[in-house]
Amino acid sequence: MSPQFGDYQFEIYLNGLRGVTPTLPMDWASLEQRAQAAMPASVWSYVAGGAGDEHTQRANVRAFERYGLMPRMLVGAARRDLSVDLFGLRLESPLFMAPVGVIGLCAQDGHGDLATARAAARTGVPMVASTLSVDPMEDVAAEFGDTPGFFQLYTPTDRELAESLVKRAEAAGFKGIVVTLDTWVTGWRPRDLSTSNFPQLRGHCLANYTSDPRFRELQPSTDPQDVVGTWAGVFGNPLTWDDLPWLRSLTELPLILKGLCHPEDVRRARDGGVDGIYCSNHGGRQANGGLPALDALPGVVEAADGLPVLFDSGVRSGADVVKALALGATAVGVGRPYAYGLAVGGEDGLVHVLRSLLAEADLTMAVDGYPTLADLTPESLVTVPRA
Ligand SMILES: Cc1cc2nc3c(=O)[nH]c(=O)nc-3n(C[C@H](O)[C@H](O)[C@H](O)COP(=O)(O)O)c2cc1C
Ligand SMILES: CC(C)CC(=O)C(=O)O
Repeated sequence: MSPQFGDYQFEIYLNGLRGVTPTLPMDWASLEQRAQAAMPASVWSYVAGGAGDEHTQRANVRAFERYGLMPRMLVGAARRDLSVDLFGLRLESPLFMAPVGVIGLCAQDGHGDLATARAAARTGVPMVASTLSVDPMEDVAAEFGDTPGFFQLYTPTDRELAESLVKRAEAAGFKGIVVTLDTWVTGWRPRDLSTSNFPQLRGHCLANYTSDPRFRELQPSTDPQDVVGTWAGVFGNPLTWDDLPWLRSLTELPLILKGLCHPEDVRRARDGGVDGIYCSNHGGRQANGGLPALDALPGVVEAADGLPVLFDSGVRSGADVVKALALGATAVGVGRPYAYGLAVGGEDGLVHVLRSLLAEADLTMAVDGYPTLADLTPESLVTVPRA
């Protein structure tokens, strides 16, 4: 039986009785506002922004409003169990931290990758560590404690470099490899273009490359001036289905493909021997075609045919987590929410955001009468007209 995450509510009220009121934000709007104030303008616009007119980014969030959880009474939901089995790992909850390159820069000391890993250790919420980090993956993994971590691969064009990164992730103790497919080139991001700071930011997050022997052999420039051009040549590989057998051959660890939304792609991935499907539209940062990731989820779950489905994009509350689970996600990720928590309150701020999401998810399941994840099904949801 997993911990009762909702108890965080009592902790906060008990503190209140002792005269200690929360200094960290309790709702999304305040979190966003305070993150903006806490972050350097360049980092804020990079993290908060998305592709095009950000329609997809907004649609991701609003998609959750179209679903309501049907309350059930007298089911005895006094204790809830949010634990989940993922790739043979027993997790206390289905929440995870999606890979965020530049998470390092969201912390005041510039070492946000390490703070995030420590928050994972404290909460049991796994981190998917991005290829793009300020600190090398070995240092990040060393902070995970007993919480499993996953490594996200931006597949470089050089196969030996890709192999080296994956072998290092295995040696460092990561429990799975998440290959991101939707960002071999960056989308059209007006906020980044307006501030044109993207190359500089990215230039700070190359530790996994610069610490790699194969990368040093290749000797590409890491000068921020060159990083945009270098990305195309070295970092971003426009993979095709023909590359899937090679990707599969890279590791015995669970292999998860990130960015799948079309059921046909899911079926091909499944046939290609992957272990998990990661349904995501990159939080609306890449394509701006307008499809909320949540609307792709039911088709992905059906096509996955029993393979675990990870989901992210637009999750802003514990109730959103519950809705994604009801639509069939095995595990649910957040990106910007934890980046903002880190910016506002460092490691403690990040832990607060995770605990708040978990508490709200747990209490939603309590109040609405769904004591276990198995009780949450598409039938638990009704579609509601837009507010
Ligand atoms: C600042 C930022 C950097 C990101 N970097 C990566 C990355 O390095 N690799 C990756 O696969 N996804 C990356 N993503 C996408 C996230 O993994 C995730 O798909 C997205 O943030 C989920 O949407 P949300 O922010 O609405 O929760 C990034 C997202 C943000 C906000
Ligand atoms: C494009 C990468 C540099 C990082 C990323 O995935 C993102 O900014 O969304």
